[in-house]
Amino acid sequence: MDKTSNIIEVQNLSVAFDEREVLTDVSFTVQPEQITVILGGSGSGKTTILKHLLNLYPSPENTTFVFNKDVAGLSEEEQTEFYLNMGVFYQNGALINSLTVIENVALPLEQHTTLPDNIIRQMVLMKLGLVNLKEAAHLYPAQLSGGMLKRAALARAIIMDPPLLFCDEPGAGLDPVSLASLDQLILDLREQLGMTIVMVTHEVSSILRVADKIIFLEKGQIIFEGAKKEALESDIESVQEFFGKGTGK
Ligand SMILES: Nc1ncnc2c1ncn2[C@@H]1O[C@H](COP(=O)(O)OP(=O)(O)OP(=O)(O)O)[C@@H](O)[C@H]1O
Repeated sequence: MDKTSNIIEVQNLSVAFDEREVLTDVSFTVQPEQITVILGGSGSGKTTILKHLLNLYPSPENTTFVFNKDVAGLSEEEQTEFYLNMGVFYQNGALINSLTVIENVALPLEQHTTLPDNIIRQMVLMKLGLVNLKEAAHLYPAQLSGGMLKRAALARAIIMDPPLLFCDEPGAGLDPVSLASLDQLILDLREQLGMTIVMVTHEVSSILRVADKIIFLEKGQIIFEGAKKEALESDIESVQEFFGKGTGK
């Protein structure tokens, strides 16, 4: 596929910590408006990849391209723009406990824009509407259920309308019903806002519901990259084993 049509392109990324290689020759692409799931066992390198994509770890030149730009060569100005174009939805939500939901979700707008308070309020209420959380706008994080906390964190991650959203174990700790409704919400966001989503998750049921594309890591190497359907039909043993558990095979 033409490079310009990829939102993310990683080319031969190898990473070592203290001379121990944790990623070996990793290459993959992420296409616009697709939900790409990165999966693999504990320690396989998923978080390390995410951190390189977020430019939190330095990538070697010509290995990590996001929005067609080499993240290794971003100027300070480009770096600011880079972060404004992406949302990150972390596993634990990381809301500030002393602020209400509406105040938490408003934070990025207050920090990065000069919009007046009443406009910020309207924008926040709109996003809370999208994640079905309007009724909880004035509650504090401690007053929310696990599923509500996730939805509030998701609203905050998308408040700036980023074209690219990273989700790191979004469903961790949720019961199956809340997990299914979070997945539906992620699918709705992609549909309504045209977002490109990269998700790290272990939840087979989630992957089956949301993934367009799957990247399967084992010991720092990609052993499978392809559409969900191809993953389900794969003859690679680890891939079969992973999906066998979740699909009752
Ligand atoms: N900052 C670091 N310094 C040294 N080693 C690290 C660092 N970050 C990760 N590692 C090592 O790199 C390997 C990959 O870790 P990583 O966190 O990317 O795995 P993961 O697939 O996200 O695992 P999990 O599912 O358990 O979160 C592990 O062996 C880990 O110990």
